[in-house]
Amino acid sequence: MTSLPTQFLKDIPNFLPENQELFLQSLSQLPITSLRLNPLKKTLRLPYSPMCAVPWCPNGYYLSQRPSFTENPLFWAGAFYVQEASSMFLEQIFKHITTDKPLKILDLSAAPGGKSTHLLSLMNSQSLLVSNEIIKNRADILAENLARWGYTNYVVTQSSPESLGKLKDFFDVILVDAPCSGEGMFRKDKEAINEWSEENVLFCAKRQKDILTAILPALAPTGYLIYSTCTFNRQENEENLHWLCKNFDLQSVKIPISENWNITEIQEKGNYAYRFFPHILKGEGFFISCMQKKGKNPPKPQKIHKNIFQRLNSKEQSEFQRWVLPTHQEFFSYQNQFFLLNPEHTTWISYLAQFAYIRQTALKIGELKGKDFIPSSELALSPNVSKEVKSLELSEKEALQFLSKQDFQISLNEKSWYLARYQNLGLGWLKNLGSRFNNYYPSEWRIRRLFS
Ligand SMILES: C[S@@+](CC[C@H](N)C(=O)[O-])C[C@H]1O[C@@H](n2cnc3c(N)ncnc32)[C@H](O)[C@@H]1O
Repeated sequence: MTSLPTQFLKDIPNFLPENQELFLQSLSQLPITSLRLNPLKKTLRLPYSPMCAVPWCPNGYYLSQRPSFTENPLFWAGAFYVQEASSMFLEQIFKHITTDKPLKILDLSAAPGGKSTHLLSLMNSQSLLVSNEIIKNRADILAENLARWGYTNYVVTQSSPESLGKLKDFFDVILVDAPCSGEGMFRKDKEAINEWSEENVLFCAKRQKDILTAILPALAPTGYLIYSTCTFNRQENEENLHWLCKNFDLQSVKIPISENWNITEIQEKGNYAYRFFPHILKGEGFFISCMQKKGKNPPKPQKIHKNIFQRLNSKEQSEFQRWVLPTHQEFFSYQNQFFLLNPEHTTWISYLAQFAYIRQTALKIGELKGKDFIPSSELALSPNVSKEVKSLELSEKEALQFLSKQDFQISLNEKSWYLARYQNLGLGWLKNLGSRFNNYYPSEWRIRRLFS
Protein backbone atom coordinates (compact mmCIF):
# COMPACT_ATOMS: atom_id res chain seq x y z
CA MET A 1 0.00 0.00 0.00
CA THR A 2 1.14 3.59 -0.68
CA SER A 3 2.49 4.90 2.62
CA LEU A 4 0.20 7.25 4.48
CA PRO A 5 1.19 10.91 5.02
CA THR A 6 3.01 11.49 8.33
CA GLN A 7 0.73 14.35 9.34
CA PHE A 8 -2.33 12.18 8.76
CA LEU A 9 -0.82 9.47 11.00
CA LYS A 10 -0.18 12.07 13.71
CA ASP A 11 -3.79 13.26 13.48
CA ILE A 12 -5.34 9.81 14.08
CA PRO A 13 -5.58 10.10 17.93
CA ASN A 14 -7.57 13.32 17.47
CA PHE A 15 -10.46 11.52 15.79
CA LEU A 16 -9.92 7.99 17.15
CA PRO A 17 -9.00 7.69 20.84
CA GLU A 18 -8.44 3.89 20.82
CA ASN A 19 -7.52 0.91 18.62
CA GLN A 20 -5.42 3.01 16.28
CA GLU A 21 -3.32 -0.01 15.27
CA LEU A 22 -6.42 -1.94 14.16
CA PHE A 23 -7.58 1.11 12.27
CA LEU A 24 -4.23 1.39 10.45
CA GLN A 25 -4.29 -2.32 9.60
CA SER A 26 -7.77 -1.94 8.12
CA LEU A 27 -6.47 0.80 5.81
CA SER A 28 -4.06 -1.69 4.24
CA GLN A 29 -6.86 -4.16 3.45
CA LEU A 30 -8.88 -4.30 0.25
CA PRO A 31 -11.93 -2.03 0.10
CA ILE A 32 -15.37 -3.58 0.55
CA THR A 33 -17.58 -3.89 -2.54
CA SER A 34 -21.28 -3.19 -2.16
CA LEU A 35 -24.29 -2.24 -4.23
CA ARG A 36 -27.84 -1.03 -3.71
CA LEU A 37 -30.73 -2.61 -5.62
CA ASN A 38 -33.28 -0.41 -7.35
CA PRO A 39 -36.73 -1.16 -5.86
CA LEU A 40 -38.33 0.15 -9.08
CA LYS A 41 -36.51 -2.42 -11.19
CA LYS A 42 -37.00 -5.82 -9.70
CA THR A 43 -35.10 -8.49 -11.65
CA LEU A 44 -35.93 -12.18 -11.93
CA ARG A 45 -32.61 -13.13 -10.32
CA LEU A 46 -30.29 -11.11 -8.12
CA PRO A 47 -27.55 -9.53 -10.26
CA TYR A 48 -24.76 -11.35 -8.37
CA SER A 49 -24.40 -14.24 -6.00
CA PRO A 50 -23.62 -14.50 -3.14
CA MET A 51 -24.84 -11.15 -1.79
CA CYS A 52 -24.95 -10.41 1.93
CA ALA A 53 -27.19 -7.66 3.41
CA VAL A 54 -25.90 -4.26 4.57
CA PRO A 55 -27.42 -4.01 8.08
CA TRP A 56 -28.62 -0.37 7.86
CA CYS A 57 -30.01 -0.45 4.32
CA PRO A 58 -32.61 -3.06 3.25
CA ASN A 59 -31.65 -2.82 -0.45
CA GLY A 60 -27.91 -2.72 0.21
CA TYR A 61 -25.71 -5.79 -0.31
CA TYR A 62 -22.05 -6.69 0.05
CA LEU A 63 -20.34 -8.74 -2.65
CA SER A 64 -17.53 -11.14 -1.85
CA GLN A 65 -15.44 -9.78 -4.74
CA ARG A 66 -15.53 -6.96 -7.24
CA PRO A 67 -16.97 -8.09 -10.59
CA SER A 68 -16.68 -6.11 -13.83
CA PHE A 69 -19.97 -4.27 -13.37
CA THR A 70 -19.91 -2.70 -16.82
CA GLU A 71 -20.15 -6.14 -18.46
CA ASN A 72 -23.54 -6.69 -16.86
CA PRO A 73 -26.45 -5.16 -18.87
CA LEU A 74 -28.41 -4.90 -15.59
CA PHE A 75 -25.91 -2.23 -14.51
CA TRP A 76 -26.84 -0.15 -17.60
CA ALA A 77 -30.54 -0.86 -17.05
CA GLY A 78 -30.30 0.78 -13.60
CA ALA A 79 -31.19 -2.39 -11.69
CA PHE A 80 -28.53 -1.53 -9.08
CA TYR A 81 -26.08 1.22 -8.14
CA VAL A 82 -22.57 0.40 -6.99
CA GLN A 83 -22.27 2.32 -3.75
CA GLU A 84 -20.07 2.29 -0.72
CA ALA A 85 -21.97 0.70 2.21
CA SER A 86 -21.31 3.36 4.89
CA SER A 87 -23.00 6.01 2.72
CA MET A 88 -26.17 3.94 2.69
CA PHE A 89 -26.75 5.03 6.32
CA LEU A 90 -28.45 8.07 4.76
CA GLU A 91 -31.55 5.84 4.68
CA GLN A 92 -31.76 5.74 8.49
CA ILE A 93 -31.59 9.53 8.71
CA PHE A 94 -34.09 10.09 5.93
CA LYS A 95 -36.61 7.67 7.46
CA HIS A 96 -36.18 9.27 10.88
CA ILE A 97 -36.83 12.85 9.76
CA THR A 98 -39.51 12.54 7.08
CA THR A 99 -43.22 11.75 6.96
CA ASP A 100 -45.56 11.21 4.00
CA LYS A 101 -45.73 14.95 3.32
CA PRO A 102 -44.61 16.00 -0.20
CA LEU A 103 -41.10 17.43 0.16
CA LYS A 104 -38.70 19.54 -1.85
CA ILE A 105 -35.31 17.94 -1.38
CA LEU A 106 -31.95 19.30 -2.52
CA ASP A 107 -28.86 17.15 -2.97
CA LEU A 108 -26.38 20.00 -3.38
CA SER A 109 -23.22 18.10 -4.35
CA ALA A 110 -24.74 15.13 -6.06
CA ALA A 111 -22.44 13.66 -8.74
CA PRO A 112 -22.07 10.85 -9.57
CA GLY A 113 -25.44 10.19 -7.94
CA GLY A 114 -25.04 7.62 -5.16
CA LYS A 115 -27.07 9.55 -2.61
CA SER A 116 -29.51 11.02 -5.15
CA THR A 117 -30.47 7.58 -6.46
CA HIS A 118 -30.89 6.45 -2.87
CA LEU A 119 -33.06 9.47 -1.99
CA LEU A 120 -35.27 8.82 -5.02
CA SER A 121 -35.88 5.27 -3.79
CA LEU A 122 -36.84 6.58 -0.35
CA MET A 123 -38.95 9.65 -1.25
CA ASN A 124 -42.66 9.45 -2.02
CA SER A 125 -43.71 10.25 -5.59
CA GLN A 126 -45.27 13.60 -4.57
CA SER A 127 -41.84 14.85 -3.49
CA LEU A 128 -39.31 16.44 -5.84
CA LEU A 129 -35.55 15.91 -5.77
CA VAL A 130 -33.30 18.69 -7.04
CA SER A 131 -30.04 16.94 -7.73
CA ASN A 132 -27.31 19.51 -8.26
CA GLU A 133 -23.71 19.29 -9.43
CA ILE A 134 -21.60 22.37 -10.06
CA ILE A 135 -19.01 20.77 -12.39
CA LYS A 136 -20.30 20.28 -15.95
CA ASN A 137 -18.81 16.90 -16.86
CA ARG A 138 -19.81 15.53 -13.45
CA ALA A 139 -23.34 16.90 -13.98
CA ASP A 140 -23.45 14.91 -17.26
CA ILE A 141 -22.64 11.68 -15.41
CA LEU A 142 -25.16 12.53 -12.71
CA ALA A 143 -27.90 13.11 -15.31
CA GLU A 144 -27.09 9.78 -16.97
CA ASN A 145 -27.09 7.85 -13.69
CA LEU A 146 -30.41 9.37 -12.61
CA ALA A 147 -31.96 8.59 -16.01
CA ARG A 148 -30.95 4.95 -15.52
CA TRP A 149 -32.53 4.93 -12.05
CA GLY A 150 -35.86 5.49 -13.81
CA TYR A 151 -37.77 7.86 -11.50
CA THR A 152 -40.13 10.61 -12.61
CA ASN A 153 -39.73 13.16 -9.84
CA TYR A 154 -36.35 14.84 -10.09
CA VAL A 155 -34.48 17.60 -11.87
CA VAL A 156 -30.74 17.80 -12.39
CA THR A 157 -29.35 21.31 -11.98
CA GLN A 158 -25.87 22.63 -12.53
CA SER A 159 -25.56 25.65 -10.27
CA SER A 160 -23.47 27.14 -7.52
CA PRO A 161 -24.53 27.00 -3.84
CA GLU A 162 -24.78 30.82 -4.03
CA SER A 163 -27.40 30.68 -6.83
CA LEU A 164 -29.44 27.96 -5.14
CA GLY A 165 -29.17 29.84 -1.83
CA LYS A 166 -31.41 32.53 -3.37
CA LEU A 167 -34.37 30.11 -3.23
CA LYS A 168 -35.25 31.47 0.18
CA ASP A 169 -36.85 28.94 2.58
CA PHE A 170 -37.59 26.65 -0.39
CA PHE A 171 -36.26 23.22 0.56
CA ASP A 172 -37.54 20.89 3.29
CA VAL A 173 -34.37 18.81 3.25
CA ILE A 174 -30.89 19.79 2.07
CA LEU A 175 -28.12 17.23 1.80
CA VAL A 176 -24.58 18.59 1.63
CA ASP A 177 -22.31 15.64 0.88
CA ALA A 178 -19.40 17.99 0.75
CA PRO A 179 -16.24 17.90 -1.37
CA CYS A 180 -13.63 16.86 1.19
CA SER A 181 -10.05 15.67 1.68
CA GLY A 182 -11.21 12.05 1.12
CA GLU A 183 -9.27 10.29 3.90
CA GLY A 184 -12.06 7.69 4.05
CA MET A 185 -11.24 6.76 0.46
CA PHE A 186 -7.55 5.99 1.12
CA ARG A 187 -7.90 2.26 0.52
CA LYS A 188 -10.26 2.64 -2.43
CA ASP A 189 -8.51 5.41 -4.28
CA LYS A 190 -4.73 5.78 -4.05
CA GLU A 191 -4.99 9.26 -5.62
CA ALA A 192 -6.70 10.41 -2.41
CA ILE A 193 -3.43 9.58 -0.55
CA ASN A 194 -1.26 11.43 -3.08
CA GLU A 195 -3.50 14.50 -3.00
CA TRP A 196 -3.70 14.67 0.80
CA SER A 197 -1.97 17.53 2.65
CA GLU A 198 -2.60 19.44 5.86
CA GLU A 199 -3.18 22.56 3.76
CA ASN A 200 -5.83 20.74 1.75
CA VAL A 201 -7.66 19.66 4.91
CA LEU A 202 -7.83 23.32 5.99
CA PHE A 203 -8.80 24.40 2.49
CA CYS A 204 -11.63 21.81 2.43
CA ALA A 205 -12.88 22.77 5.90
CA LYS A 206 -13.07 26.43 4.82
CA ARG A 207 -14.73 25.57 1.49
CA GLN A 208 -17.32 23.46 3.33
CA LYS A 209 -18.14 26.44 5.56
CA ASP A 210 -18.51 28.66 2.47
CA ILE A 211 -20.79 26.13 0.76
CA LEU A 212 -22.94 25.73 3.89
CA THR A 213 -23.18 29.49 4.45
CA ALA A 214 -24.28 29.98 0.85
CA ILE A 215 -26.96 27.29 0.81
CA LEU A 216 -28.52 27.62 4.28
CA PRO A 217 -30.90 30.50 3.35
CA ALA A 218 -32.67 28.00 1.05
CA LEU A 219 -33.58 25.70 3.97
CA ALA A 220 -37.15 26.18 5.20
CA PRO A 221 -37.76 26.69 8.93
CA THR A 222 -38.23 23.27 10.57
CA GLY A 223 -36.45 21.75 7.54
CA TYR A 224 -33.41 19.45 7.87
CA LEU A 225 -29.79 19.82 6.87
CA ILE A 226 -27.81 16.61 6.42
CA TYR A 227 -24.06 17.14 6.33
CA SER A 228 -21.63 14.38 5.39
CA THR A 229 -18.04 13.83 4.29
CA CYS A 230 -15.89 10.80 3.46
CA THR A 231 -12.99 11.98 5.58
CA PHE A 232 -11.77 11.33 9.13
CA ASN A 233 -10.26 14.58 10.42
CA ARG A 234 -12.18 16.65 12.98
CA GLN A 235 -11.83 19.98 11.16
CA GLU A 236 -14.09 18.91 8.30
CA ASN A 237 -16.42 16.95 10.57
CA GLU A 238 -17.17 17.70 14.25
CA GLU A 239 -15.70 21.20 14.06
CA ASN A 240 -17.94 22.12 11.13
CA LEU A 241 -20.93 20.55 12.86
CA HIS A 242 -20.33 22.63 16.02
CA TRP A 243 -19.74 25.74 13.92
CA LEU A 244 -23.07 25.17 12.12
CA CYS A 245 -25.08 24.69 15.31
CA LYS A 246 -23.41 27.71 16.94
CA ASN A 247 -23.75 30.17 14.07
CA PHE A 248 -27.04 29.22 12.44
CA ASP A 249 -30.48 28.41 13.82
CA LEU A 250 -29.78 24.69 13.75
CA GLN A 251 -30.44 21.99 16.30
CA SER A 252 -28.56 18.70 16.08
CA VAL A 253 -30.74 15.57 15.66
CA LYS A 254 -30.02 12.21 17.30
CA ILE A 255 -30.60 9.24 14.98
CA PRO A 256 -31.61 5.85 16.41
CA ILE A 257 -29.02 3.17 15.64
CA SER A 258 -28.67 -0.49 16.53
CA GLU A 259 -25.65 -1.48 18.65
CA ASN A 260 -24.98 -4.40 16.30
CA TRP A 261 -24.18 -2.05 13.44
CA ASN A 262 -20.92 -0.90 15.10
CA ILE A 263 -21.49 2.67 13.99
CA THR A 264 -19.74 5.15 16.28
CA GLU A 265 -22.14 7.73 17.71
CA ILE A 266 -20.37 10.97 18.60
CA GLN A 267 -21.99 13.13 21.24
CA GLU A 268 -20.15 16.39 21.83
CA LYS A 269 -21.30 19.84 22.95
CA GLY A 270 -24.90 18.60 22.72
CA ASN A 271 -24.45 17.67 19.03
CA TYR A 272 -24.66 14.23 17.45
CA ALA A 273 -22.76 12.71 14.56
CA TYR A 274 -22.21 9.22 13.17
CA ARG A 275 -18.80 7.90 12.19
CA PHE A 276 -17.95 4.82 10.18
CA PHE A 277 -14.53 3.25 10.84
CA PRO A 278 -13.33 0.44 8.57
CA HIS A 279 -11.75 -1.56 11.44
CA ILE A 280 -15.09 -2.03 13.23
CA LEU A 281 -17.64 -2.31 10.41
CA LYS A 282 -17.83 -3.34 6.75
CA GLY A 283 -17.57 -0.01 4.95
CA GLU A 284 -15.24 2.87 4.14
CA GLY A 285 -14.61 5.94 6.31
CA PHE A 286 -17.66 8.21 6.50
CA PHE A 287 -19.10 10.98 8.71
CA ILE A 288 -22.73 12.11 8.74
CA SER A 289 -24.84 14.41 10.90
CA CYS A 290 -28.32 15.87 10.75
CA MET A 291 -29.64 19.21 11.99
CA GLN A 292 -33.10 20.78 12.09
CA LYS A 293 -33.61 24.47 11.36
CA LYS A 294 -35.39 26.13 14.24
CA GLY A 295 -38.57 28.13 13.68
CA LYS A 296 -42.28 27.57 13.46
CA ASN A 297 -43.38 28.92 10.11
CA PRO A 298 -44.32 26.34 7.52
CA PRO A 299 -42.75 27.20 4.16
CA LYS A 300 -44.75 29.83 2.28
CA PRO A 301 -45.98 29.04 -1.23
CA GLN A 302 -43.44 30.50 -3.63
CA LYS A 303 -44.53 33.16 -6.10
CA ILE A 304 -43.58 32.37 -9.66
CA HIS A 305 -43.81 34.83 -12.51
CA LYS A 306 -44.80 32.27 -15.11
CA ASN A 307 -45.08 28.50 -15.33
CA ILE A 308 -42.47 27.54 -17.96
CA PHE A 309 -44.39 24.36 -18.90
CA GLN A 310 -47.48 24.32 -21.12
CA ARG A 311 -50.13 21.74 -20.29
CA LEU A 312 -51.04 19.76 -23.43
CA ASN A 313 -54.63 19.88 -24.65
CA SER A 314 -56.74 16.75 -24.26
CA LYS A 315 -56.12 15.56 -27.87
CA GLU A 316 -52.36 15.85 -27.39
CA GLN A 317 -52.59 14.25 -23.93
CA SER A 318 -54.30 11.20 -25.41
CA GLU A 319 -51.65 10.89 -28.17
CA PHE A 320 -48.89 10.69 -25.58
CA GLN A 321 -50.90 8.44 -23.33
CA ARG A 322 -50.15 5.47 -25.58
CA TRP A 323 -46.46 5.67 -24.63
CA VAL A 324 -46.90 5.45 -20.87
CA LEU A 325 -48.75 3.44 -18.25
CA PRO A 326 -51.83 5.12 -16.72
CA THR A 327 -50.62 7.72 -14.25
CA HIS A 328 -51.83 10.56 -12.07
CA GLN A 329 -49.24 12.80 -13.72
CA GLU A 330 -49.93 14.94 -16.79
CA PHE A 331 -48.19 15.82 -20.03
CA PHE A 332 -46.52 19.17 -20.47
CA SER A 333 -44.36 20.68 -23.17
CA TYR A 334 -41.37 22.97 -22.95
CA GLN A 335 -39.39 24.06 -26.04
CA ASN A 336 -40.53 21.20 -28.33
CA GLN A 337 -39.87 18.61 -25.64
CA PHE A 338 -42.57 16.65 -23.84
CA PHE A 339 -42.67 15.72 -20.19
CA LEU A 340 -44.77 13.66 -17.84
CA LEU A 341 -44.97 15.68 -14.65
CA ASN A 342 -46.81 16.16 -11.41
CA PRO A 343 -48.61 19.53 -12.02
CA GLU A 344 -47.48 20.82 -8.60
CA HIS A 345 -43.87 20.13 -9.57
CA THR A 346 -44.17 22.31 -12.69
CA THR A 347 -44.62 25.36 -10.46
CA TRP A 348 -41.72 24.34 -8.21
CA ILE A 349 -39.45 23.74 -11.21
CA SER A 350 -40.51 27.05 -12.79
CA TYR A 351 -39.53 28.86 -9.59
CA LEU A 352 -36.27 26.92 -9.44
CA ALA A 353 -35.50 27.89 -13.05
CA GLN A 354 -35.35 31.55 -12.01
CA PHE A 355 -32.16 30.82 -10.04
CA ALA A 356 -30.68 27.57 -11.32
CA TYR A 357 -29.59 26.08 -14.63
CA ILE A 358 -31.84 23.07 -15.23
CA ARG A 359 -29.95 20.34 -17.02
CA GLN A 360 -32.54 17.53 -17.05
CA THR A 361 -36.16 17.20 -15.97
CA ALA A 362 -37.82 13.86 -15.31
CA LEU A 363 -39.68 12.47 -16.91
CA LYS A 364 -38.89 13.57 -20.43
CA ILE A 365 -41.07 11.54 -22.82
CA GLY A 366 -39.49 12.68 -26.05
CA GLU A 367 -39.19 15.50 -28.53
CA LEU A 368 -40.33 16.57 -31.96
CA LYS A 369 -37.80 16.51 -34.78
CA GLY A 370 -39.69 18.03 -37.70
CA LYS A 371 -42.95 16.11 -37.64
CA ASP A 372 -41.45 13.01 -36.05
CA PHE A 373 -41.78 12.21 -32.38
CA ILE A 374 -38.58 10.70 -30.99
CA PRO A 375 -39.11 8.90 -27.68
CA SER A 376 -36.47 9.76 -25.09
CA SER A 377 -33.81 7.48 -23.64
CA GLU A 378 -35.08 8.52 -20.20
CA LEU A 379 -38.49 7.06 -21.09
CA ALA A 380 -36.88 3.80 -22.22
CA LEU A 381 -35.19 3.51 -18.82
CA SER A 382 -38.33 4.27 -16.87
CA PRO A 383 -40.71 1.51 -15.79
CA ASN A 384 -43.53 3.80 -16.96
CA VAL A 385 -43.38 2.68 -20.60
CA SER A 386 -46.76 1.37 -21.69
CA LYS A 387 -47.07 -2.38 -22.19
CA GLU A 388 -48.67 -1.51 -25.58
CA VAL A 389 -45.32 -0.24 -26.89
CA LYS A 390 -43.54 -2.90 -28.94
CA SER A 391 -40.51 -4.36 -27.29
CA LEU A 392 -37.73 -6.80 -27.96
CA GLU A 393 -36.06 -8.94 -25.30
CA LEU A 394 -32.30 -9.18 -25.94
CA SER A 395 -29.85 -11.86 -24.87
CA GLU A 396 -26.92 -10.75 -22.70
CA LYS A 397 -24.63 -10.62 -25.75
CA GLU A 398 -27.16 -8.69 -27.86
CA ALA A 399 -27.79 -6.28 -25.00
CA LEU A 400 -24.06 -5.52 -24.70
CA GLN A 401 -23.84 -5.06 -28.48
CA PHE A 402 -26.85 -2.73 -28.38
CA LEU A 403 -25.30 -0.75 -25.50
CA SER A 404 -21.99 -0.38 -27.34
CA LYS A 405 -23.84 0.54 -30.58
CA GLN A 406 -22.30 -2.40 -32.44
CA ASP A 407 -24.10 -4.00 -35.38
CA PHE A 408 -26.00 -7.16 -34.53
CA GLN A 409 -28.64 -9.31 -36.23
CA ILE A 410 -32.26 -9.33 -35.12
CA SER A 411 -35.50 -9.82 -36.98
CA LEU A 412 -38.29 -7.37 -36.31
CA ASN A 413 -41.75 -7.72 -37.85
CA GLU A 414 -43.16 -4.23 -38.02
CA LYS A 415 -41.84 -0.87 -39.09
CA SER A 416 -42.07 0.74 -35.70
CA TRP A 417 -40.27 1.84 -32.53
CA TYR A 418 -39.14 -1.06 -30.32
CA LEU A 419 -38.04 -0.89 -26.71
CA ALA A 420 -34.84 -2.93 -26.36
CA ARG A 421 -35.07 -4.84 -23.07
CA TYR A 422 -32.83 -7.07 -21.02
CA GLN A 423 -34.44 -9.28 -18.35
CA ASN A 424 -37.59 -7.23 -18.86
CA LEU A 425 -35.89 -3.90 -18.10
CA GLY A 426 -35.80 -1.18 -20.75
CA LEU A 427 -32.39 -0.18 -22.12
CA GLY A 428 -33.13 2.10 -25.09
CA TRP A 429 -34.93 2.45 -28.41
CA LEU A 430 -34.60 0.73 -31.76
CA LYS A 431 -36.46 1.90 -34.84
CA ASN A 432 -37.18 -0.73 -37.43
CA LEU A 433 -37.16 0.76 -40.93
CA GLY A 434 -37.89 -2.52 -42.78
CA SER A 435 -34.56 -3.54 -44.30
CA ARG A 436 -32.53 -2.33 -41.30
CA PHE A 437 -32.97 -0.80 -37.88
CA ASN A 438 -31.54 2.28 -36.21
CA ASN A 439 -30.09 2.10 -32.74
CA TYR A 440 -31.17 5.22 -30.81
CA TYR A 441 -29.02 4.52 -27.76
CA PRO A 442 -27.25 7.84 -27.02
CA SER A 443 -23.68 7.85 -28.39
CA GLU A 444 -22.39 9.62 -25.30
CA TRP A 445 -23.71 6.79 -23.10
CA ARG A 446 -22.43 3.90 -25.19
CA ILE A 447 -20.07 1.31 -23.67
CA ARG A 448 -16.71 2.01 -25.23
CA ARG A 449 -15.63 -1.53 -26.04
CA LEU A 450 -16.68 -4.25 -28.44
CA PHE A 451 -18.48 -7.49 -27.56
CA SER A 452 -18.45 -10.57 -29.76
C1 LIG B 1 -18.33 13.77 -2.19
S1 LIG B 1 -18.70 14.26 -3.80
C2 LIG B 1 -20.42 13.91 -3.92
C3 LIG B 1 -20.77 12.47 -4.03
C4 LIG B 1 -22.27 12.26 -4.25
N1 LIG B 1 -23.04 12.93 -3.23
C5 LIG B 1 -22.64 10.80 -4.28
O1 LIG B 1 -23.16 10.28 -3.30
O2 LIG B 1 -22.46 10.17 -5.35
C6 LIG B 1 -18.70 16.01 -3.70
C7 LIG B 1 -19.18 16.74 -4.92
O3 LIG B 1 -19.10 18.15 -4.66
C8 LIG B 1 -18.84 18.82 -5.85
N2 LIG B 1 -18.30 20.18 -5.58
C9 LIG B 1 -17.04 20.64 -5.79
N3 LIG B 1 -16.96 21.94 -5.46
C10 LIG B 1 -18.17 22.31 -5.04
C11 LIG B 1 -18.73 23.53 -4.59
N4 LIG B 1 -17.98 24.62 -4.47
N5 LIG B 1 -20.02 23.57 -4.25
C12 LIG B 1 -20.79 22.47 -4.33
N6 LIG B 1 -20.33 21.27 -4.75
C13 LIG B 1 -19.04 21.19 -5.11
C14 LIG B 1 -17.83 17.90 -6.54
O4 LIG B 1 -17.79 18.15 -7.91
C15 LIG B 1 -18.35 16.52 -6.17
O5 LIG B 1 -19.16 16.00 -7.20
